Amino acid sequence: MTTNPLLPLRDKINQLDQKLIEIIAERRQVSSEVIQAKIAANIPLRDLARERSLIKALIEQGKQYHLDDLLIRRLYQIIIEDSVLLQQKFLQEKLNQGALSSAKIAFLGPKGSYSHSAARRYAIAHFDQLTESSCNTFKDIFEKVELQVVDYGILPIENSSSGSINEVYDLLQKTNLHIIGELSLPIDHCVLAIPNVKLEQIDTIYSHPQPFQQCSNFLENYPHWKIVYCDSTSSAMETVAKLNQPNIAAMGNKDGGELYGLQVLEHNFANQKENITRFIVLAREPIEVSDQIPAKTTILMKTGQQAGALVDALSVLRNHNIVMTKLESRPIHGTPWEEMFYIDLQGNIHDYEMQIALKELAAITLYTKVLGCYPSDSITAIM
Ligand SMILES: O=C(O)C(=O)C[C@]1(C(=O)O)C=C[C@@H](O)C=C1
Repeated sequence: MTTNPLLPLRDKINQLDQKLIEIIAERRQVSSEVIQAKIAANIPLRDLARERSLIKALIEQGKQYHLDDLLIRRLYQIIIEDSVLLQQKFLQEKLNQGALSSAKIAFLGPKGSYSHSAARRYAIAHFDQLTESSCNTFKDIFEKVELQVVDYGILPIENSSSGSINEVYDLLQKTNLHIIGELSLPIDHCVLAIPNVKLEQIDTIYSHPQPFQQCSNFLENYPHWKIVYCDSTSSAMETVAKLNQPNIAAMGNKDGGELYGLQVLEHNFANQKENITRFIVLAREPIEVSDQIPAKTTILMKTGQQAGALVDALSVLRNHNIVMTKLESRPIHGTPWEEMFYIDLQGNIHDYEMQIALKELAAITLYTKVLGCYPSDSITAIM
């Protein structure tokens, strides 16, 4: 028997990787000490100048070892993003004493859907334990939170290729729930099949209409594939696993595929290279957001039908230097031709300018309601 010549080298790599993990954990520990110091001295969490100089120095240092600039940038973007999220968690926990350490979260299921991944990802960043509750419809998610069956609901609100999810916007019109968080999830559609199958064997593909729409260019390469529509990507994966046939595949996500014992045959083929879905998190009570972190405030507003009513409302925001990151309009049920506007604003609800702007908006609109103030998810800035 010849010994594998790779083994001693792999041992070496294992040891180095172990050290790397220890160092990453140690860095996180120091980051949590930094936030304690920042809380004590009331210093903003984010320091972009420090991040830039840190990365610049590391790139310089990397040159000595012939390390590529891009590698260092990408690596430190991930490390600093994690550090910022960790510090944010500390701040928010301190401010919202009594926040849950374990949470029940409702999402559009069955398990393995993108919403399920989003719920898991949100829980990892905010709670020690997660109880999962899968729902058949968006309405069920709202109801489960309202009826105290679960603590939180997570819902997709917009996708970078297919746009706003109108049903969720319409449900927000009628609820007393509050938006307490947001989360953007890169969507990487995969072709998944039972083990030991090759792409050439596939002649039928199951999925939700959305992925088919988002991956139409890729599908043009397989005109002979029969397309079967399902309620969700996870129900498609569940069905394909049950059918257990080598010619049938599902389009879904990698994590979901693992859950149903499916393997990835192809991935990263959506029409838009960056395919991202933004989710919102709903709860019965609003949260306090620290003024040391970037926040977003979402409002719901109904203007009169007079000419320039929306322009007047938006002027209020401009006059107070408040940046609008999204404006969406939806019809109001029961009152034809009237519109409800949803506006995402950069800033904390407690900011002085925000408070004044909200008062002015309330005075000139027919209806203004704050849907929530929550930590902004966009934390990658350094490059
Ligand atoms: O140096 C700080 O102020 C930190 O909080 C640490 C750290 C980092 O992880 O390096 C994190 C966030 C800041 O934006 C800058 C740097």
